[in-house]
Amino acid sequence: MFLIGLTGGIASGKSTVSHMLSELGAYIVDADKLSREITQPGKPAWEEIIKRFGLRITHVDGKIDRKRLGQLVFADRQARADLEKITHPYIEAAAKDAIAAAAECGFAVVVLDAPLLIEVGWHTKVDAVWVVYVNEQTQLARLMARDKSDEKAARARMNAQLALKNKLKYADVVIDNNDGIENTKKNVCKAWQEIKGIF
Ligand SMILES: CC(C)(COP(=O)(O)OP(=O)(O)OC[C@H]1O[C@@H](n2cnc3c(N)ncnc32)[C@H](O)[C@@H]1OP(=O)(O)O)[C@@H](O)C(=O)NCCC(=O)NCCS
Ligand SMILES: Nc1ncnc2c1ncn2[C@@H]1O[C@H](COP(=O)(O)OP(=O)(O)O)[C@@H](O)[C@H]1O
Repeated sequence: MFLIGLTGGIASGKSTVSHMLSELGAYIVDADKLSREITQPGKPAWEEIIKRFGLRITHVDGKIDRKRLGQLVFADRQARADLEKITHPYIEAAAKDAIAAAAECGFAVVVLDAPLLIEVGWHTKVDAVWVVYVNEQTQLARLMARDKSDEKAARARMNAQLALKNKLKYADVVIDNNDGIENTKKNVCKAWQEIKGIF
């Protein structure tokens, strides 16, 4: 099994590219999705988050109000570090399980889609790092359009991550996503053909 670590900045196009890779036959392990699963009410991470942040960050049914928690942690570096300290070990364990299950199932290529792959050090545990790249202006515009957010909120999220251009030096493959979707598809197909020789 060949493990690709797919990363980039927020709204650089990771989900778009991972969807293309899924259509080509890869199995996708999505760290954002796992982060939602491990924080469901009653799970150990949920308990720890409530202990740290209080019930003010939950909805009436006990589920975490992600919008509220997001506003809090993207405005406060220490709060974000505390949240990451709680969630990352659980996300990592869940990702390991999902990768192992996909390998056992016979998938030749597994993609770990993780926005913080490099920041957390997971890039050292994959066979290849793919970075989805867009310039900063395009990233900001796509983020604001997708999340219907203003520039301040969008920049707060972008600034919570290693600048996208600084991720390029960790990349084995760079997928340029500045132009239209069809162009990105061509870039993904080209990189896919190149790794096909390996598996
Ligand atoms: C803060 C939080 C509650 C906000 O929830 P949300 O509004 O539903 O947002 P999402 O979880 O969908 O994340 C949106 C984006 O924020 C960014 N983001 C999430 N957590 C981040 C963090 N700790 N630091 C920097 N950026 C982060 C990601 O880029 C993410 O996804 P995208 O690149 O695919 O667009 C939630 O992101 C969280 O619990 N984060 C901590 C867990 C974590 O670090 N996840 C990333 C795993 S590698
Ligand atoms: N090549 C592209 N051209 C135009 N819009 C794009 C392109 N790639 C992605 N988008 C849009 O940009 C936004 C961010 O892309 P997404 O794949 O969700 O990024 P990420 O998963 O990295 O956060 C989405 O609204 C998506 O539809």
